[in-house]
Amino acid sequence: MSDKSGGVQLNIRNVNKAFGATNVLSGIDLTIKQGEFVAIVGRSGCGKSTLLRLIAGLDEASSGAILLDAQSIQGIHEDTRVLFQEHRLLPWKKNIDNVRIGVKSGDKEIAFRALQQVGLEHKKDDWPSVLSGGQRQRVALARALAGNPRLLLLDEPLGALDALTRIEMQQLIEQLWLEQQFTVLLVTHDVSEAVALADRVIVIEDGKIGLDLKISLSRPREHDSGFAYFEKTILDRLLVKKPYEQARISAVDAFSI
Ligand SMILES: Nc1ncnc2c1ncn2[C@@H]1O[C@H](COP(=O)(O)OP(=O)(O)OP(=O)(O)O)[C@@H](O)[C@H]1O
Repeated sequence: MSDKSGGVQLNIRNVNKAFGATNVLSGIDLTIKQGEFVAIVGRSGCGKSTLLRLIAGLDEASSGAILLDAQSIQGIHEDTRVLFQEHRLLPWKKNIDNVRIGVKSGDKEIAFRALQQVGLEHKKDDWPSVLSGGQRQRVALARALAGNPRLLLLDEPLGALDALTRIEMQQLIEQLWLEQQFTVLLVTHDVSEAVALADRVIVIEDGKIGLDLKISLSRPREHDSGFAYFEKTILDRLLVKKPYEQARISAVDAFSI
């Protein structure tokens, strides 16, 4: 386990990623401060998960640099943990043993404490198969926390959960982040989730940063007029008409004069 505490600083410098002849990310420049909570939103296929995978060290950029605390990443970093939409628990291991996978030393006490942090210590000797979807995702979160992460990467981790469980998980993630001060990057389709949790929301458009918006709301966040303002600003940006749609609308307007 790392003895370093607090979050990492993340620097993304002019990152490009192509698959074959297709450019998926172009000239991404982004600095994320230690302990900051940043959400990434964007239309399907805009490159959000690709960016997250590069930061996780699961794939390599075509060009540019990604630095954690000023060090270029080389593969998967020991201070980084990733939570995906699917829990990825091993069905043949009990919950506590799934969490132990996240602990370098395999220490059972550390795994137990991580299960306590997500409120599932009483399920330690159960199999993942007897848990609800939300509980399985909490075990997966415990596995990530057990590694004492300084950078937590969340790729739509709540996407498959029902609305109430989703809100409870959002509150749990926020509480753990406030306590442990790791840096978080959350990829989500849910604009409300991004505004509820993040200090900054980044909108990716066709592989570039289209908007970088500071969410200057106090915590815990209320669904008030300030919240609605940020939601609308982001949604308006996401729903900007595609050029061909704008051209069609202009043509209709010309005929209706
Ligand atoms: N390994 C790969 N090989 C080829 N193309 C890929 C690969 N991974 C991603 N892509 C392409 O890159 C583009 C961006 O994919 P990515 O998964 O990053 O989008 P996304 O914004 O996360 O989408 P979604 O919101 O639907 O999950 C897509 O067109 C996808 O088909």
